[in-house]
Amino acid sequence: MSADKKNSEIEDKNMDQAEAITNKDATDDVESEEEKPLFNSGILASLFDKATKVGVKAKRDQSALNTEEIEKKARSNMSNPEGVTPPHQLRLAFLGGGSFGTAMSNLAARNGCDSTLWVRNKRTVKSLQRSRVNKKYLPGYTLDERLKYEHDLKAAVQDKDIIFVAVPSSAFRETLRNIRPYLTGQSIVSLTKGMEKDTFSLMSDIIEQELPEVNFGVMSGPNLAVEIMQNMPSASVIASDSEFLRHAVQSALHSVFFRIFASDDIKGVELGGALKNIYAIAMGMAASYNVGENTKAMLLTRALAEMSRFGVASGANPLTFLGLSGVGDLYATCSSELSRNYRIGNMLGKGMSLEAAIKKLGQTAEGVNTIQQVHEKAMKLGIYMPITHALHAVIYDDQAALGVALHLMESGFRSDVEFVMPHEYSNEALNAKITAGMPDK
Ligand SMILES: NC(=O)C1=CN([C@@H]2O[C@H](COP(=O)(O)OP(=O)(O)OC[C@H]3O[C@@H](n4cnc5c(N)ncnc54)[C@H](OP(=O)(O)O)[C@@H]3O)[C@@H](O)[C@H]2O)C=CC1
Ligand SMILES: O=C(CO)COP(=O)(O)O
Repeated sequence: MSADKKNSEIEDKNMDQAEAITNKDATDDVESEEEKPLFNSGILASLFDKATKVGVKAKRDQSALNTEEIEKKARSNMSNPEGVTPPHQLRLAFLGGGSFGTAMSNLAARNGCDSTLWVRNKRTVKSLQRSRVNKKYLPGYTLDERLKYEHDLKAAVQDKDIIFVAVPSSAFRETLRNIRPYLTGQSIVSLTKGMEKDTFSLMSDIIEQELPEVNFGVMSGPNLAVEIMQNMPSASVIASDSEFLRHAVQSALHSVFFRIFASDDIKGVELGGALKNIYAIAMGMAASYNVGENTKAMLLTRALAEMSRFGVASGANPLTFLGLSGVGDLYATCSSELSRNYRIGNMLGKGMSLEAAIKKLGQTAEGVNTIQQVHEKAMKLGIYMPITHALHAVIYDDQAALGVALHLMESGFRSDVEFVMPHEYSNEALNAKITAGMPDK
C-alpha cells in the first residue's frame, strides 16, 4: 500500500473518531468572554498584529472591542482544521527543511495559515514545489497544496507574524543572525531541541543574545515528525512570557490531530526537549542488550530525576518535567525507533563507532552534543547526573557499556523523588550505618 493511501485511510478513520472531539475541544479550549477575556484579546492581537513586545502591549487595551466576532473566528478556526481559510490568516515562516520544519509547516498550512517553508537548498525548493514531497527527510508523505516553499531568506521572513526556527542547534545562532536584517516586528518560536556546542546556550538564550528586542517562545513536546505526518494524535507545549504569542501559536497549530498546551516556564520546557535526547541514546543502547521492562522503567524514571535536578539548577520549575515536554517527550523518544537519538544509541550498543552511527543516520541527533554539554556543565556545577556521566564515559572515553552500567547499579543509596525526600538524608544516613557496621532494621 502506498504511504499516501495508507495516510489517507488513517486520516479518514481518525476524522470519524475526531469529529465529536473537535467540537468538544473547541468548547473546552475557548472559554467564555466573562471567564477569560484575555483569550479573545490574545487571538485578536495575534491575528492582526506582529506580536512584538511593544506592539502587543499597545494593542492589548483596544482588543476588547470585537471580542464576540473574534471568538466566532477562533472557534471556526479551531473546529475546521482542514477547512476554510480563516478571514484573518496568520502569516508564518518555518526555517529548516528537515523532518520537523516540514511537518510543522504542513500542519499550519492545513490549518489555513499562510505557511512558508524556507529551505537553504535551491534544488530542494524546486523539488518540493514540483512533487510536494520532502524526498530526503519525509519520503512518502504528500504535503498540503497550500504550503509554500522559499529559498530566499528575506522573502521567507518578511511580513510574517511568526517565524518558527527548526534548524539544528548548531545552525541556530547563524540563522538568527541571517534573518536579523529582515526583522520588522515578527515573533520567533524555537522548535529546536538542543544546546549550542561549547557555550551551553539554550535556543532561548541565543534568541535573547542575538535578538534582544524580539518577542519569542519555545515549542517542545513528544512530536516525532513521522507520526505527525501520519495524523497520529499528538500534543506539544508552547512556552512564552507573551500570552499573545502563546495564543497565536495555539490558534495556528491546534487541530483535531494536534493539541498545543501552554506554559510560561521557557527554560523548563526547553530543557525537557534537550535533555531527553541524552536518555533516548541511553535507552537505545540498553535496548541493544535486550533489557527487560523493569530496566527500561528504572532508566526512564531515573532519567526524569536527573532532568528535573538539572532543571532546578538551571532555574526551571521541576514540575514542568511532569508535563508533555518532560516526561511526555522522554517517554516518546525513549520508546521509538523513529527517534534518531534512540537509533544512535542502538547502533552504538551494537558496536558501531560514533562516527559510523552518525553517518549512517544522516539526520540530526542533538543528544550526541547534548551529552557533552551537560556532562561538562554538571561536573562544573556539581550536579549529580550519573546516567549522563556514564554515557559520556562510554561514548567519549571508550569505556565498556556493560561495565559502566554495572557500576551505575552499584552507586550509593538515594531517595526516590528528591523533591519529596531530599537525597542527602537517605544517602548519608544509610551510608553512615553501613560504614559503622549497623544494618538498617
Ligand atoms: N524530527 C523530529 O521528530 C523533531 C525534531 N525536533 C528538533 O528540530 C530540530 C531540527 O531537526 P529535524 O528537522 O529533525 O532535522 P533534520 O536532520 O531532519 O534536518 C535538518 C534540516 O536543517 C537544515 N540545516 C542544517 N544546517 C543548516 C544551516 N546551517 N542553515 C540552514 N539550514 C540548515 C538541513 O538542511 P540540508 O538538508 O540542506 O542539510 C535540514 O533541512 C532539531 O533540533 C530537532 O531536535 C523537534 C521535534 C521533533
Ligand atoms: O524530539 C523528538 C520527538 O519529540 C525527535 O526525537 P529525535 O530527534 O531523537 O528523532
